[in-house]
Amino acid sequence: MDSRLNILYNKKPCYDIVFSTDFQGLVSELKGLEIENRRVCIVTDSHVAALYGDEILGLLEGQCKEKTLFSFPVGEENKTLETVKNIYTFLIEKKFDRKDLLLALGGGVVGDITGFTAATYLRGIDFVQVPTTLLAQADSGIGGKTGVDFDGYKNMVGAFYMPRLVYMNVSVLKTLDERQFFSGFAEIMKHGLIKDSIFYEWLLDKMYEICDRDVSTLQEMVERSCKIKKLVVEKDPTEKGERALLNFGHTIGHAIEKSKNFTLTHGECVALGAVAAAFISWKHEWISMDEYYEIRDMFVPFQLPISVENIDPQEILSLTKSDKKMENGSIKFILLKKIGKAVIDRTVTDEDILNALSEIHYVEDGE
Ligand SMILES: NC(=O)c1ccc[n+]([C@@H]2O[C@H](COP(=O)([O-])OP(=O)(O)OC[C@H]3O[C@@H](n4cnc5c(N)ncnc54)[C@H](O)[C@@H]3O)[C@@H](O)[C@H]2O)c1
Ligand SMILES: O=C(O)C(=O)C[C@@H](O)[C@H](O)[C@H](O)COP(=O)(O)O
Ligand SMILES: [Zn+2]
Repeated sequence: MDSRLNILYNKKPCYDIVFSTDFQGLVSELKGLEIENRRVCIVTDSHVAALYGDEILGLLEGQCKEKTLFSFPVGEENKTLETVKNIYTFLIEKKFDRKDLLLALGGGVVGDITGFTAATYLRGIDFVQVPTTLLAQADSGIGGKTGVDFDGYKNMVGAFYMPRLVYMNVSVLKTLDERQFFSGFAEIMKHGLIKDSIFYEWLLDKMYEICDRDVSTLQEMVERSCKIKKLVVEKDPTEKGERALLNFGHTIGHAIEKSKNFTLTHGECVALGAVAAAFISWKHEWISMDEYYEIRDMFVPFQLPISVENIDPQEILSLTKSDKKMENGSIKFILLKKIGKAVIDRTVTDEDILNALSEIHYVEDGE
């Protein structure tokens, strides 16, 4: 059954998130945005375009002023200003004006790029998120963080810019390959770990249904994950404080993502970063050794890595200092006070980070 959540911005209703198991309701939701008077450009990647592009174009037939689709080559390496520039050029050719609308159809890469394009084209046009990966449905599709990577540094250029609607069809998760499916699970685990121990326990409990991609379990999981993120982003939409908790696992995660040249997925790097952050939390004597190992081992059945080969710890350490969480020369590190409660900590030392990196660094015998 379809359900919805509304996200507040500055305490006022801002946009709805619709949870569904098909695309049937999408057009009537878009009608609420008066698409009959607007051009709509679907922005997507080459892979999602082939899977769902025609279906969404078909649904828009006769419903809007003009429909069009822009697709860019799949992959994090294309989350760049160059891709944004290509979209601007396309929109100018198609004479898109301020009243027109972008529709992001795809994973987090598509959503982040489309949102940033929408925030900046003509100083801001409306956009809608139609997230199609588990990661994008459970995390990136909501909250209005948009942006691109710059010189391999993650999300260095961006804007907080809210979508007008988020429409999630959980059935599309069936076509994700195993690697991309489980990648999204890292952010879901993150939400349980930082804010909701009951959700964390539920995830442990539902392991088999989740791995089987049972649609109603997936819908419940995505909804619960969004509810956790909703509470955080409503309180602090532009990350002045508490929103930084959503960065649990990301300081080291982003550094690994860059150093591995995007050969690991974002979710895989977040899992590695989360293990490292949980390790430091144990060393701070905030969580117990048993809890640390339980957290670490929980990633395994979801096919997420808990160790990584061939990293240069000094390089990772230095990259952690180029991420966006530096403030007055110290890193705002997100640690666990306990399972279900994260805090911002400014006392993490280089030695703590290097020790955590040796915990997750898999070194072949004889290396
Ligand atoms: N804005 C935020 O709040 C936020 C939050 C988390 C992550 N992110 C960003 O999101 C990105 C990662 O997103 P992602 O993991 O979705 O990666 P992605 O967008 O690259 O998608 C992963 C792969 O799945 C394919 N795909 C998408 N939907 C599919 C479907 N239904 N069936 C089959 N294949 C499908 C894509 O074509 C791609 O090959 C990173 O850039 C990360 O920094 C942003
Ligand atoms: O929505 C947020 O806030 C998050 O931090 C969600 C993260 O999963 C996401 O990867 C985010 O882009 C990381 O934050 P950043 O500011 O370092 O880009
Ligand atoms: Zn993330």
